[in-house]
Amino acid sequence: MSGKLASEYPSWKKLQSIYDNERASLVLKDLFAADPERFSKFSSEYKSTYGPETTFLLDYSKNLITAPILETLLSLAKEAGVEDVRDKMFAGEHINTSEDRAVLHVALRNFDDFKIQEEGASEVSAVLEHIKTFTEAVRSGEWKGYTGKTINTIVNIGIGGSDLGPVMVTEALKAYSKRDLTAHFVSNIDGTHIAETLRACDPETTLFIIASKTFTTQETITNAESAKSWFLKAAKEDAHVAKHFVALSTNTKAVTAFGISADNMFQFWDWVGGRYSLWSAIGLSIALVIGFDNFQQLLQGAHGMDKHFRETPLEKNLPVLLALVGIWYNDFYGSQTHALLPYDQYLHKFADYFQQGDMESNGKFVTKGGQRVDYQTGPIIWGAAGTNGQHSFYQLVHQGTKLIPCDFIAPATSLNPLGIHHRILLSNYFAQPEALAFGKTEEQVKQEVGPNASEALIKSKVFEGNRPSNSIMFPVMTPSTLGALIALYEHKIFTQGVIWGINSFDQMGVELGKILAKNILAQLEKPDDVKGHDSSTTGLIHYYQKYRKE
Ligand SMILES: O=P(O)(O)OC[C@H]1O[C@@H](O)[C@@H](O)[C@@H](O)[C@@H]1O
Repeated sequence: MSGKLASEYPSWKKLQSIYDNERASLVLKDLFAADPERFSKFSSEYKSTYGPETTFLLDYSKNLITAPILETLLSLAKEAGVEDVRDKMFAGEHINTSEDRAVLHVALRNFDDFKIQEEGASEVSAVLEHIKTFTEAVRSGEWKGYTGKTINTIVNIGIGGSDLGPVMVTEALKAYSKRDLTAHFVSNIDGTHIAETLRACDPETTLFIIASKTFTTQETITNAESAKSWFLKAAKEDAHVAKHFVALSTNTKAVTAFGISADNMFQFWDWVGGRYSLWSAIGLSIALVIGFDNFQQLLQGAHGMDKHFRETPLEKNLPVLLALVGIWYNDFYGSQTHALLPYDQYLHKFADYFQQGDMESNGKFVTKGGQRVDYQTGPIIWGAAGTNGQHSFYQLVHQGTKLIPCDFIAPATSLNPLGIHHRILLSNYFAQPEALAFGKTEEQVKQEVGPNASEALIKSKVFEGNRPSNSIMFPVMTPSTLGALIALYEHKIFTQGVIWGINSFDQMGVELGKILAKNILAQLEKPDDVKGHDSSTTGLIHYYQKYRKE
């Protein structure tokens, strides 16, 4: 890390001048016409060198880039010291400077490839062993509830990083799941979330997994207390809690104070960030749903991508390439958002997951050195699965006034072969990036609508095109493929954070609201208690006090 603002790097300035001077000539239609080799130049097949065979194709040819632009972007990565900070991360240096912590989620999926000195790193395999033994006991039926029945329902109670990863992965790998084990995920403090979930549960056969790195998160602890009261209403004796509640946390003291014994606690460490924690004990619900072997393959897939990220020169390094084209749009084209569009129903939570993964990591306006940036940092991440988005928001993506870079992601083979469904799905997956890139000219529209069509109608049917996208295709969804894809995006986020000079591993921005809510909670009883707010906040609280019934 150089301690500089990204805008001070020579390559940044060069990119700005390329953008200013050459933007008009960056037309995908012309770039493809001028170079029949464009696809082979700007695409790459990833092949894992570790674990189960894992591969995917990244096609980044439909981006508004040329070889010189990419070279300049690569120089930017070099000037920003991406390789150096990457190596520091793998070496366990405290690159999370504001919290003085190492960033070592890569150590959770490190199969003896590199050595880490950080406290706890040597315990990773012991915790994995604990996860293995426990998941096998539950899945085989050997672990019984307080009345001797087998567990058939699990409820993961957690929020943010202690929820989104398990939710996304258990959905993505549903085809590998134990179908007679139902998994629920409760996150929201809204009592409706836990109440509706408990309606579907039987206390005799339900296992609650309380997932919280800090074990102080208000939502999780309140939901966990409600789950415990519900359980004890039926089970009566505190001793039965041990068969139905386990904790995933770094905070042994708080876990035992809650009433869960240390034996039923799965440990992780402060060097695992919440939004990077699905690889840790936080993945217990994943292992329960898909089985330990599949969980291990998920980790191996991610480790393969870690190796790629560590060992591949920048110009062939896929997370780096994704990061750089992202910066090109975010910082020079002024794109505000980035869409993740998986053509795979199993990946329907992928964008939700990376909303936290990306936005909590890179949604920051101050550099590590404390300077206010004078450029844009993290994009707004959003998206939806399959053709659903096409019938919803694609209108704006195709013809709106905003440039929205998109990632299209799809498996070549469906895990649910059903007639011609998958071919139709994939025809859309291929068609959308093509339509975005090449559009439809006024001439083409005129030919279609005939000579009598109004000027307005013709204009409304024009697609300007030149809208960029990446396409990622993998043979079939497997645990290791998913692991590699998640790690691909994690390292993309890392690379962008390094270039922008920000700390991608703290989350100070979530604190203020928490503190204010605590203060307000103490004032909600009576109108007279409401003090120290602006007139809007006071007015809203008074309105609530007038109408509340509880
Ligand atoms: O896992 P716990 O500690 O409950 O935190 C859950 C979530 O809390 C939020 O405020 C953020 O800090 C997230 O990064 C975190 O994932």
